[in-house]
Amino acid sequence: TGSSRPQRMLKAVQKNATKGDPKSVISAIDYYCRHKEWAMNVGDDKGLILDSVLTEVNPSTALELGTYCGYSSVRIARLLSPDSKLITIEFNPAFAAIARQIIAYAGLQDKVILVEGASGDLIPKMKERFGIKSFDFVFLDHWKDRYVPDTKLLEDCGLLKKGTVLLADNVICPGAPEYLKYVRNNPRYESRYYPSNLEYTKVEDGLEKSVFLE
Ligand SMILES: Cn1ncc2cc([C@H](O)c3cccc(CNC(=O)c4cc(-c5ccc(F)cc5)cc(O)c4O)c3)ccc21
Ligand SMILES: [Mg+2]
Repeated sequence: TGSSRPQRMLKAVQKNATKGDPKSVISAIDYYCRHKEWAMNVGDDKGLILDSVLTEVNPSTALELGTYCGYSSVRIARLLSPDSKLITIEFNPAFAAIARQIIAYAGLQDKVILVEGASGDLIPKMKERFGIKSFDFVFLDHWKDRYVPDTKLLEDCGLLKKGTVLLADNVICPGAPEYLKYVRNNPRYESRYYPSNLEYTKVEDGLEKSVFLE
């Protein structure tokens, strides 16, 4: 049987990037997905917004919901201070297998903990399994109809603290209308929309940044 899109993305990284160089891994994926085969990475345009929010927050513990092939895991982990960690949750074993290899190729395996499973099952286990008190930063990029339930779950599990930053991908395309309603009409969040475009296209999309105030 033929290869999968994630497998072809990994091949492009192994062919065009330099081992241990996260920047070259990011460029290799962006080049491949822009010129050869589209894939649902946050991409270079929205990636610059992700980078700037991360630099501002400088998280000690970051959470990512939806690893896919690890593109945003690499973008996030490359900017973390020493001793800081990214926990990324992926339920699809095929995606997780590729992501592990791409994260390792970038040399970031010591900063990233990839956990296989569904966010709804794993979020309640974060404290006991990883000794997490709370997250400083959360990147939401999994199923768009899970953004609201998982944000509520993070609240209920006491995993958000005053100042925690949530950054949500795709709030315009494919869209996360319930999530926008939830964070924008909620006194416990200070929200701001960062306009951009859907990865590798001219279609409108953007990121919503929401700061937990409680
Ligand atoms: C519960 N749980 N826990 C962990 C976890 C992890 C996953 C997977 O990582 C996974 C699998 C499939 C889809 C997604 C969500 N992403 C998208 O659907 C998306 C679409 C598009 C787009 C835009 C325009 C198009 F025309 C087509 C696709 C652009 C984007 O940037 C996206 O992120 C995430 C799923 C549920 C999970
Ligand atoms: Mg996305």
